[in-house]
Amino acid sequence: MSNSDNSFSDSERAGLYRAIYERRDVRSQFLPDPIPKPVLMRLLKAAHHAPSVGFMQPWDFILIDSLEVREEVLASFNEENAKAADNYTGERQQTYRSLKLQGITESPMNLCITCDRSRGGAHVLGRNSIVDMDLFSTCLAVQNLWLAARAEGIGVGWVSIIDQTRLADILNLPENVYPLAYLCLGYVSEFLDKPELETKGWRSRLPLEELVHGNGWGKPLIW
Ligand SMILES: Cc1cc2c(cc1C)N(C[C@H](O)[C@H](O)[C@H](O)COP(=O)(O)O)c1[nH]c(=O)[nH]c(=O)c1N2
Repeated sequence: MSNSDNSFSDSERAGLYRAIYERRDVRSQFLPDPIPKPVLMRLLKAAHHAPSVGFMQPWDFILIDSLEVREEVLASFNEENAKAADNYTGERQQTYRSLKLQGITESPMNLCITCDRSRGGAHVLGRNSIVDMDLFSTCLAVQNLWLAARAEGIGVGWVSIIDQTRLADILNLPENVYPLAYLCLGYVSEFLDKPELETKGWRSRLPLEELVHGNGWGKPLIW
C-alpha cells in the first residue's frame, strides 16, 4: 500500500523548512530540565527512520545522563581542545579560546550515536565499493534527530573535539562499534538566529551561487 497524498500541505512544508533553517548547534543555551521519555523516544524514532545503505541501520543510541560519565568525556574534550587551540596564533587563537564548543555537563542528556560496522554481515547491499557508506548512513540518523529535536524545542550540540579511542573506552563499546556522534541534548533558553561561529566572526555562510556547478567542476550553470 502506498501513501496516495504525494505532496505536503503548505503548512506542513513550511514546518519542515522551518526546522531546517532554524536548527542550530547549541552549546551555551541549555536548560537543566529533563527531556520526558516520550519526547526522547520520538527523537530516537526519527533518527531510526533515516535512510541507510542496504537498509543496514548501523546505529545504536547510547543515552548518557550520568554526571560521572559526562565528566570523563568533558576531560577528553578539555585535553583535545587545548591541542586544537595550538593550531592558531595571535588574535585567531584568542577568538578560538573564547568560543564555547560543548555543553556536555550543562545539558541534561548526552547521546552517543554509534555505527556498528559489522551489522548486516560481510556483504551489505550498496556497500561493496564504498565501505564508509555505513558511516554516512549514521550521519543521516544524526541529522534526522537534530531536525526533529528543533521541532520539539530541544537543542542539540555535536561535540567532535574528543579522542575517539578514549570515548569508546569510556562507553565500553565493542570493537566493531564506532562512536560516530557525541551529542548534547536539552531544552534551551533560545535558539540563536544564526550559527554562533558566524556571529562570533569565525566563519560566514558561503554564497550558494558559488557552490552550484553545471556538468563539471567550475562550469557555469545555465538555467
Ligand atoms: C560533524 C560535526 C561536528 C561538529 C559540529 C557540526 C558537525 C556537523 N559542530 C557544530 C558546527 O560548528 C555548526 O554546525 C556550524 O557552525 C553551523 O552552525 P549551526 O549548526 O547552523 O548552528 C560543532 N560545534 C562545536 O561547538 N563543537 C564541536 O566539536 C562541533 N563539532
